[in-house]
Amino acid sequence: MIPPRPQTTEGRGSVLRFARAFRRDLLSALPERLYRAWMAEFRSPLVHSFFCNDPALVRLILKDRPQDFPKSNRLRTGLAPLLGASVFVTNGPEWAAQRRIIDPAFDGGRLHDTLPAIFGAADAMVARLKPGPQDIEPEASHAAADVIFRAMFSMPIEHETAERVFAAFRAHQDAQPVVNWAALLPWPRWLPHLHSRRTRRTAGEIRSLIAGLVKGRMDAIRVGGAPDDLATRIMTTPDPQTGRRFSEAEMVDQVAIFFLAGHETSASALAWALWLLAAHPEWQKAVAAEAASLTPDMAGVKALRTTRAVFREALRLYPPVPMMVRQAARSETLRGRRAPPGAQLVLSPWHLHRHVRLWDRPDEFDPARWHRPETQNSARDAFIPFSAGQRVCPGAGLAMVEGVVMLARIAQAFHLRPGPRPPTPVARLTVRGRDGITIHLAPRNSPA
Ligand code: HEM
Repeated sequence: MIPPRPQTTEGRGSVLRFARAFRRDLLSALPERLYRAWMAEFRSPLVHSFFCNDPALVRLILKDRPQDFPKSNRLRTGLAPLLGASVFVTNGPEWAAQRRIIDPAFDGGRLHDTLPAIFGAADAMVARLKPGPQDIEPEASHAAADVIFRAMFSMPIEHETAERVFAAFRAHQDAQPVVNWAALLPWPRWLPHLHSRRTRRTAGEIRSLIAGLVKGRMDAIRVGGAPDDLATRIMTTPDPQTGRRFSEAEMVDQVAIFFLAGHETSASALAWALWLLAAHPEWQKAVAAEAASLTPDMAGVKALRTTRAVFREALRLYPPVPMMVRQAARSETLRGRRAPPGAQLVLSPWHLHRHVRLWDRPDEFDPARWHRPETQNSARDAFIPFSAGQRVCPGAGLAMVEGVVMLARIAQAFHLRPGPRPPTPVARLTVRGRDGITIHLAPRNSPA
């Protein structure tokens, strides 16, 4: 069974038709040829962009010369009401200083400190899940937000403040269709500058709730009673070059992006991975069997080889962040074509991960590929669910552990069956099911 992918067209069509389709859904609007092209140029009066699938181009932009391909200021302006000057939108020395403070908190060596948060949230999700058919996306979102609150502020999602922040984020996403990938590409150019009053209000609510959390934590740090979690680590770490720490206001920007980047993405990955398990009973059985021996420590998580391969395969087929955009700071020659300063360079995990010249049977769900030596080249050249290079996702390690533990715990507790119709992937803020992602749950200790 081939997991669902969007219907695309080969035709060129009119610019207007493309623009309309693009605003509806990016994945189906883009032409089929992007799954086999190394590069594609799109030109209109509004946008000049290059789709970069050639691994050499991806390497150039993300790893070799990232300073020449910054994020655009338009992105920063578009996300400013919610994210201020967070690490997600800044560039250059401002960005580098932020990462020098943030990265140590997420260091591999500190990952085991977040295990209680991850296991706690996984067990809470299993306890919350009800048997029967359901859209699993809201549950996955709830669980991912729970992980972030526990890891950042040592509080479960049931805590009153956490619940309020989570509810405010949901309201913001309803009010802010602008925060989707289609709008972050400059199409049309003016769109991200238009913030509705509702968008500004919901963003303001989130930020004032976060400001309360940050202030409370700052006070606790001052009197020496703060728990050792991500918030405390980030707030007490000085920039090793300048000795500067984040101010309370700067910390609000960072916490906002951790919640947004950390919960939307993990929720998308978990929901698709659960659907894939539901649709592939043989893999589900293997994951459930492996889960029986899971111990709540790093060695236990590392031992789940099959579950990790399943989660990786889900990230390959349904990368939560389908596309990333950079801007040429100066004139560049890309595969022999001139890209003027300001050209938009699109790096698409979605297309790279399903590229017919880079993967064997790219549309098939085959977790076993991750244990075959011939996958090594594809994995190195064409697997970037967390991006790559200096701007690689700082939460990648945490997200991998979270995905594996959640899958294991859920597959151990429930039999999963797919809903009546396969979900249709669409690019919202992350890759979601157009009408949700329906699966059927039955407790394993009773007949399925
Ligand atoms: C499956 C889960 C996740 C996926 C697929 C994912 C993916 C990504 C990707 C592709 C980027 C690069 C975006 C770009 O350059 O335009 C990114 C950046 C980022 N992610 Fe994640 N992420 C995940 C989970 C997390 C978590 C759990 C956190 C934090 C707790 C997090 C925090 C961030 C931050 C702060 C950035 C901005 C980094 C920078 O620009 O320097 N992410 N993520």
